[in-house]
Amino acid sequence: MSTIVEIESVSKRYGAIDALRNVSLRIPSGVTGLLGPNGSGKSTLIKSLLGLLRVQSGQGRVLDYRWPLDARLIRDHIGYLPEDDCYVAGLLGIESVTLMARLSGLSGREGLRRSHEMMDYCGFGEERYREVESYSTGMRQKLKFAQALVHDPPLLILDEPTTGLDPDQRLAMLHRIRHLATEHGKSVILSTHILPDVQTVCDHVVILVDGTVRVTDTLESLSRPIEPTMHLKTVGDPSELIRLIQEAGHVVRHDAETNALRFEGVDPEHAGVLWQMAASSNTAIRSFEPAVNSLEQIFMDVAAGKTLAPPSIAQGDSRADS
Ligand SMILES: Nc1ncnc2c1ncn2[C@@H]1O[C@H](COP(=O)(O)OP(=O)(O)OP(=O)(O)O)[C@@H](O)[C@H]1O
Repeated sequence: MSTIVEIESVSKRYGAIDALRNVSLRIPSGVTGLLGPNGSGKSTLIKSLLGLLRVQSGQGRVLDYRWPLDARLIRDHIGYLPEDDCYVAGLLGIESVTLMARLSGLSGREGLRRSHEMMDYCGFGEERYREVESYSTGMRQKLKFAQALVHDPPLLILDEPTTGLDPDQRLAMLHRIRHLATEHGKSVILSTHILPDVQTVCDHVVILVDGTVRVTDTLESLSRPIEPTMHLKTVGDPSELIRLIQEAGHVVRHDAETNALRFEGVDPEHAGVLWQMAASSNTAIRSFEPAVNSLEQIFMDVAAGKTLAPPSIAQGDSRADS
């Protein structure tokens, strides 16, 4: 797996505010979710990578270029979807995308062809011939996406691309992001507050807190419990089963609200012991599956300065021990 961003010791101050504090970071190819609470430095990091902000210290590489020295070349190879609206008033949708194509160096003919192609890809029909001021929030998001893609860059940096989209449009946008990564080999840095979006499309996660990188890992490895742990639901009262499990020396935690059990230190291959206990205690099992850490819990723990927590039983887990 190749590296698309590798930066070292990056600091950015706005007056007295330290927005990035000695950040060192490696981002591999694929889709990476950039997360962090408000004010944690995500936009500052993105604008710094694009060379739109001058950092006080730090160096590295973005794609195959020296950063920040080759900022202009780097920008040529990135499609950027900013968080804020980004259009020239008075232009039609198609003119707006074509303008970005021309600014990216495409010829008039090729720029127009690519613009139509990208507007088709983003689901625009005849609305492409309307003035952009008349566009809904969803159409403006799609317009920004088409503008970011028009010069066929290998790396997309998307700042809150699903904000303001209805559920159908949001799914379509996430599908496009995943499709571009898997079918067209694009890498994507997706900055968002919508954690389910990250869970849907990302391979990797970076969490910034207070200008420092607190987590950088694959989503798969973050979601995996540290110890083998199974998540179990029963039909009816599980107390007899809990007693047997505890008698056998296993740790089991019961969430009374969801009637779910967390059966620790046991992986799916050793499920036989559980089925025997369920039979002995006359308990019917509704579901039995590996527990996973929820990204939401990880995010909240990291933002609160905690070390990563053990896996939760379920959303709304009361963590009441039996
Ligand atoms: N132009 C600026 N002048 C002064 N301070 C700024 C400026 N831009 C950002 N900051 C400060 O830098 C810190 C990081 O801001 P940044 O916008 O990078 O965070 P963010 O993670 O993108 O936040 P959000 O999730 O709210 O968009 C914050 O304390 C913010 O107030």
